[in-house]
Amino acid sequence: MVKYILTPTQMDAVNAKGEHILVKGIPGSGKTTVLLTKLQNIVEEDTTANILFITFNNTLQKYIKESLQNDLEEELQIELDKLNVEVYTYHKWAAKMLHKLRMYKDPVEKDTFSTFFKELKGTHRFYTDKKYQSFVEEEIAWIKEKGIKTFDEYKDIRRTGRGTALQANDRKIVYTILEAWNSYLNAKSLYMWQDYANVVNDNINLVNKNFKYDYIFIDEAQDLSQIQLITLRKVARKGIVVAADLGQKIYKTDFTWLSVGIKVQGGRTKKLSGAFRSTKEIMDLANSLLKHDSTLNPEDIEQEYDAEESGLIPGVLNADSYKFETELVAKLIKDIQAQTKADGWEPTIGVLLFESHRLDGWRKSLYYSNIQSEIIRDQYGSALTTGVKLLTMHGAKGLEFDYVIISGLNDRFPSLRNRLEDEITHTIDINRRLLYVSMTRAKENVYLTYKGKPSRYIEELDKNLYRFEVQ
Ligand SMILES: Nc1ncnc2c1ncn2[C@@H]1O[C@H](COP(=O)(O)OP(=O)(O)OP(=O)(O)O)[C@@H](O)[C@H]1O
Repeated sequence: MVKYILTPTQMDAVNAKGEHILVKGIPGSGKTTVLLTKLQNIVEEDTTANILFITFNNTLQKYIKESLQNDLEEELQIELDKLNVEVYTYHKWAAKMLHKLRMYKDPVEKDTFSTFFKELKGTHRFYTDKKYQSFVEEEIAWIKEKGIKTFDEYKDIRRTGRGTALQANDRKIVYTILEAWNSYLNAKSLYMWQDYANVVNDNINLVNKNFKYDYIFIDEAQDLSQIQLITLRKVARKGIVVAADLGQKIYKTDFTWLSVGIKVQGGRTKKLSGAFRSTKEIMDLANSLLKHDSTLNPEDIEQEYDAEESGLIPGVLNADSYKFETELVAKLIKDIQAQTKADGWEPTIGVLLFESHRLDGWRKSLYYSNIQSEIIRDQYGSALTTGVKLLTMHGAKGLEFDYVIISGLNDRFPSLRNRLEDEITHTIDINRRLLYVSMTRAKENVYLTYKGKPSRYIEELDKNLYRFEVQ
């Protein structure tokens, strides 16, 4: 499948036998490559094997499917459509299961919880103080993601990260609201997003009777929830192969391998060394940021990227206003395009923003500077073609671009508005990892831009590792 030779550690992971395999490694160490090669080896041996490959979001689903299609045709002259190989996001897969079992319900809209919450009456601060609404909603999502079914299970469960300050009575109130919310959903015949995995789990025997999966592959597993991983483990008949990196965890899900029943001890964990995407300069800068994380152990922030080649010096660019920032990015793109054209190639340039609703505005601004760009969102746009791509930082997960420009990194990122005291550190950590993931999407070089005052993360970067420019 690959146009290069896999390293001995990558080969060891590809050839690992056993029911449960965990592939660990820093960004660009080849986790996805190992998964795809392993999958190919299985179908090469048995073209009838039933395989499910779970990707994290719709963009990645498209990206993996296209990569797999190309590789299978090139290497094995087999069409993906002729195999029993499915590539899905967890949600699409669960929806498919529930449709087949006639248990499907539509998901809630963005504001359904808010409508429900406004009608609640009570004297506890969760009811009277509006700032607790999103806290309660996230706590309910957390309970469902853990697969918790009764108050007894919830009342004594140990918490890490957010929610640590919840007293016994607070938990009681959260659970009362959860029960009211479940009745509300039932009456409207809707599911909360987290319900899909729980319904699949409740009906796992039926699922297994109707669908037969020999192997399950999961990429970006660090961001799946406990209940999602449990269900996937239960449907894998022969083996489950999971790729994960805690340093890239950008969602609030919370599980341990033990809690999901995936056995990763001993030889079952394959830790990849090396990093093949980004230059040493990009990795050094990204690591100077990640080391501020309050939860990761030093061994999670691995430093083994010696194999990486040296390259350009990353840039941090500051402008006075939004208008100047977009002009600065336009100029940067033109410089990159002129340089690469002179060198005889055309790059992919990813322009990454935190907020999805800003993508269209940026596209227009770039257009006024004579730059054509394509928005990558859900199934739209391709990260596999050359040119300028606009997408969110979350949407860039798992993808790669020759050049990456991350914009909007001013002092309002991360936003701590409406965040409760015990959530602040967690919010800062999770957004730092998001920026780390975004930076490590770059192969040749990365640029960070902001207007006005810099984000706390810009201040955290090692100043010796980038070039600073003011417009
Ligand atoms: N042995 C190798 N030699 C050269 N290039 C490699 C090798 N292994 C992987 N690559 C390339 O490195 C890049 C990163 O690989 P891959 O996407 O598999 O890493 P990953 O660990 O899944 O990354 P991430 O976690 O950041 O998404 C890809 O472009 C891939 O083709």
